[in-house]
Amino acid sequence: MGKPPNLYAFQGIDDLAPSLRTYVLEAQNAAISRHGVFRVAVSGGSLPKVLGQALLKESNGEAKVQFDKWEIFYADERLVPLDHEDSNHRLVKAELLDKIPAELGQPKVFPIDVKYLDDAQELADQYEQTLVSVFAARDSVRLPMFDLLLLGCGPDGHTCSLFPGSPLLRETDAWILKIEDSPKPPPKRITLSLPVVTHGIKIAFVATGGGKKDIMKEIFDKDDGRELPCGLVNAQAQERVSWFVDYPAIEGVSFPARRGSL
Ligand SMILES: O=C(O)[C@H](O)[C@@H](O)[C@H](O)[C@H](O)COP(=O)(O)O
Repeated sequence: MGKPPNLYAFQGIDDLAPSLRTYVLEAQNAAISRHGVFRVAVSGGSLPKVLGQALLKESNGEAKVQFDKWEIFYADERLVPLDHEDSNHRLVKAELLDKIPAELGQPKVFPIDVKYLDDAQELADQYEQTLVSVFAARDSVRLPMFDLLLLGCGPDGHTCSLFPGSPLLRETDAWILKIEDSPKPPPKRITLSLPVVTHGIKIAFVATGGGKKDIMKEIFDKDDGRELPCGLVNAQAQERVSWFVDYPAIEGVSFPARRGSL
């Protein structure tokens, strides 16, 4: 039995962001010293904005964000053009990429190939090929290992585009999966599979606001919550998972949270 996930709680985003920064920088520095790059998967939702707040501030003497060593992938993406309002890439670009000061360098970003917007399976296969080309050949690596995954948690307990009760949660082989009937619009998406998510070196969730408290109770305090996508990530990746939440999101949660800065 490993250790349980880490639950870090803060008064609000302004307190959460500096600790998220510290955490991301530790993951970055470890990855760069291990293999010279920092491979990150990011989700949409409110996460890109929080990330922007965490990473774009001036560094005063502490470790630097070395964006030129970052490779950014999408934990999930909607089958829409890259400038569409539903595009996670558009969101990450607007909240983070377009705002990176030149002296921090530019990350290498891997958006979906919009040539395949009409064919979700083909798009999923193509994105998997992109991962294969970066993470080494499919037959030599069973699963790609991200240095860090930065994820959100939906009010139903979904993460990436892995929704509660979905048969996709049983996938053991594919790295990237298609969804054509997502319960949350837009219906067509691609997503990392659960084994890829839980294979990550570090996995962080950011969940804020009182709208998350019921699902947080399910995930952390109830047996049934272990079957929810976020609960499965907790159960399978254990202490490699860290949650960054605000107090309203964990109101009434019994699972012990560490309050204040990291
Ligand atoms: O594609 C989606 O359905 C959303 O991007 C989703 O996965 C999001 O990450 C969560 O619903 C958390 O959303 P918030 O971070 O906005 O709470």
